[in-house]
Amino acid sequence: MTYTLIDGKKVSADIKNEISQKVAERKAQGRKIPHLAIILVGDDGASQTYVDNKVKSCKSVGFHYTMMRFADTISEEKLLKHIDHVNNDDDVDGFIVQLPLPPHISVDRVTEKIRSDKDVDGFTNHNFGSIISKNPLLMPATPFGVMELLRRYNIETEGKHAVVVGASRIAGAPLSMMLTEQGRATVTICHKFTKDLGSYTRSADILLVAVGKPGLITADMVKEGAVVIDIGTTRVEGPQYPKGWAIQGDVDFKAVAPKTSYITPTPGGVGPMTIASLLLNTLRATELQHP
Ligand SMILES: Nc1nc(=O)c2c([nH]1)NC[C@@H]1CN(c3ccc(C(=O)N[C@@H](CCC(=O)O)C(=O)O)cc3)C=[N+]21
Repeated sequence: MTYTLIDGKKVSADIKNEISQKVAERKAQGRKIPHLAIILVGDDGASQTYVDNKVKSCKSVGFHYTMMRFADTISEEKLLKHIDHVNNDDDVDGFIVQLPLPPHISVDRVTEKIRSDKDVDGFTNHNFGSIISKNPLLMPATPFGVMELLRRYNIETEGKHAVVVGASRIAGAPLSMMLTEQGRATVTICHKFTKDLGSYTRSADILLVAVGKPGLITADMVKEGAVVIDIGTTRVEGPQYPKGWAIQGDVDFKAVAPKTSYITPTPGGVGPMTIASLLLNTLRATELQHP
């Protein structure tokens, strides 16, 4: 079967163009330019590359941005105080705290400290819950990007069986809710306690995988003609890669792609869409706070 490659890089470039135009309009009208702040704790190599990509994207659409860097020895109390400061800084429209955090800091306490109307990652309980409201506030960036890919490729979800592998609160869990609420799909959620994963994935019309285990999804686990969305991003190191490392998804792309109707590559699929969604959320946060 011939399949269509879902080009997240291209779609995210289109979205960035749309955002640039809106920023130019706001500028011409003398309205506030969106300002994103990024809080980075420690010096994890992968986090550094993701954050660099986010900064580059801010520059390319004309947003203001601030990088806030802390040593991984910072206490939770100090970090929470800092978040409160950013919450109250009227010039910052949205901000994110890059994950992972050092083990002595509670991700839950940090996330809940973020003002929900500045939570452009869409990680707070408020924004998680608002997915099922008529008027969501800020949607979790990665699943929002996935839904946008499905929409822009006219992939029908209504009444389809969507199988989501992975139930994390930043990807799998909110994505399942969006597929149900906005996509009108019949959704099955699989996770690390699921027995015989293949028996579920093989019945998927749309298979969405957000685990972080390269090679998890093999060709025998995919139905002929299925749509496959690979959300996993794992940094694999090795001397065979030009940079010393490479980003890998959860799907064995080479073997799986010929069985699909549509599939996302990694890199170049969902990753760039996460960043596009972050920018869209920052623009929305600005429109809400400084109309
Ligand atoms: N608070 C927080 N928010 C996040 O959104 C967040 C986070 N923490 N921690 C880590 C994960 C991971 N993540 C990615 C974003 C972009 C790419 C991306 O742009 N990937 C490119 C390739 C990147 C490259 O090659 O360097 C691609 O897939 O084509 C990947 C992964 C956001 N995350």
